[in-house]
Amino acid sequence: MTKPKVLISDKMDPNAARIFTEMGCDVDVITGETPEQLIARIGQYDGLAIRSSTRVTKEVLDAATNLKVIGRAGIGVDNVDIPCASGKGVVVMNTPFGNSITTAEHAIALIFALARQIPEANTQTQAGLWPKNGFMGVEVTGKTLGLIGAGNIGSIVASRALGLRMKVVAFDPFLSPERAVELGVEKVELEQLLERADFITLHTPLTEQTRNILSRENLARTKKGVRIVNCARGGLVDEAALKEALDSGHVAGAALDVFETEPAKASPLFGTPNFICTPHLGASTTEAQVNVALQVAEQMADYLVNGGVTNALNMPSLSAEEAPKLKPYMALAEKLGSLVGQLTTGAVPRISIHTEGAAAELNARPIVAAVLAGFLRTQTDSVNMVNAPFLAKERGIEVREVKSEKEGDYHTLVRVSVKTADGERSVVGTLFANSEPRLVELFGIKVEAELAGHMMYIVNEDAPGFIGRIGTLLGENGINIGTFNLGRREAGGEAVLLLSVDSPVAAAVIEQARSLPGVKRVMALAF
Ligand SMILES: NC(=O)C1=CN([C@@H]2O[C@H](COP(=O)(O)OP(=O)(O)OC[C@H]3O[C@@H](n4cnc5c(N)ncnc54)[C@H](O)[C@@H]3O)[C@@H](O)[C@H]2O)C=CC1
Ligand SMILES: O=C(O)C(=O)COP(=O)(O)O
Repeated sequence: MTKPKVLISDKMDPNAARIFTEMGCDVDVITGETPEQLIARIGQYDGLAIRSSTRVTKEVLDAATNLKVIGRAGIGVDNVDIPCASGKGVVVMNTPFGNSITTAEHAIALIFALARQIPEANTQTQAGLWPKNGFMGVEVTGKTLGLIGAGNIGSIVASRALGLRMKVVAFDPFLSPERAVELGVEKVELEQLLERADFITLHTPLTEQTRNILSRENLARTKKGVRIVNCARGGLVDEAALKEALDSGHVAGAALDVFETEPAKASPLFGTPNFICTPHLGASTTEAQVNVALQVAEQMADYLVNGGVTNALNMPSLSAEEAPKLKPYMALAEKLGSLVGQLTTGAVPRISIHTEGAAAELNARPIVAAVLAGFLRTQTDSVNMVNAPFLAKERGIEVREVKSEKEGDYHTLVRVSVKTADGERSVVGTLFANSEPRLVELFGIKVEAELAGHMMYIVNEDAPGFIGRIGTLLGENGINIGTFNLGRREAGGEAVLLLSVDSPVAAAVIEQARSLPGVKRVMALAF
């Protein structure tokens, strides 16, 4: 097997390259390239490891014909076109916790830097001015910290701020009252936060809802003398309005680690009194960089080498605990999806995936994604578990998921039903010995078969002599039969025959089989 090839395109701790190599990948470290250079190079790689500098645009993804995974050594993935990556079946992963303590500490550092004007005092002192009277600071003890976004980083900032004896109020629509109590923060609306906070710190991703959350209007609603810290993303604060608020003195100080346009080599804010900035250093500590480098390389290599999925943003995760249980189900689901896809012609407005018994106790998302991938692969080659749900949606297929935990004839079952112009048709499978996928029902007829390799599907009238005739026909054409599985609705009624054969069945042989007496339908299948 050729080794997967990975490109590290942003500055990353050397542990990342070491882990890739140890886990069986070839790795190139080429940083600081232009978008054009990346586009020219990316076609040869299976994996791309990045931080925030590499922009993974549609143009990059169009050129990335071998790419299977993008790994972000960090949290924010706003530099990756995720919908486009999903459409192309590329998994996008991040490392959601590795740099959160470090970033929270940077926010706290900036709070103190603002409270005591440390950067400017340092500059003037080193310039020989000894400005002892020019820098009257404020204490943080007893002050109110307004937290916008109380996720991983926001929560750590809250815990540190509480340790500093600050009062913490938090605005986060997704923060439950119970979690707020656990964190020791007061959950408030944005308006209250703006009115009450002495310091405001931002810890949300940049989304349509959070863009410009500290807009001109919202800045005007803040308490006079407020100090603002942004270690999350540029674009959360209106930079022009912030400049005016600093100039007017309404905002007493502001510290930005992130800017609307990065690298920020020029800004109207530069040189403004009481304005502090750092060049997107939130995650830049030795500890955080080792954490994220190790983690991203382990996750990416695990996916490229073993198929394990951790921290993917566009695919259900498979934990180490779930993976062994789910893997045979995903194989079964993919085979059932493929079978129903191969046997169905015409539009399918709906696919329902029904799990029963033991299957119903599992995480259904990977099972559903595998059914859809198997089904859609009969229509297009460029489908996998990442893009299958998106492709299904694009094709107007409604996907339904049903669980019933009670057991029927089998201790575990997956039923895939498709709605077609001719009505609803189902195929049903189970796992033998908890690991071997088996079909147990096909369009209402009980038939047990392994779905593997080349197969023939024949529907005929149940009558004596048929099996001999089909065996003779295949024998005469040099086709060896591996397994032979029969089922019928009732004696003398419609019968189904599923054969596994050792070689592909030529179209001419399919035609001959169709002309045998009593035959209603013949198809070659492949799994
Ligand atoms: N400066 C730097 O170097 C770094 C910046 N970051 C950035 O920090 C941000 C936060 O990271 P985490 O805490 O790990 O993310 P997270 O996902 O754990 O937390 C984000 C929080 O924002 C909340 N939120 C979402 N929409 C909101 C809205 N409209 N109003 C208020 N709250 C809202 C969410 O409910 C969530 O609790 C990310 O944007 C990330 O990119 C992360 C690491 C380093
Ligand atoms: O993890 C994040 O979201 C960050 O913003 C860190 O960015 P960086 O990896 O330092 O370029």
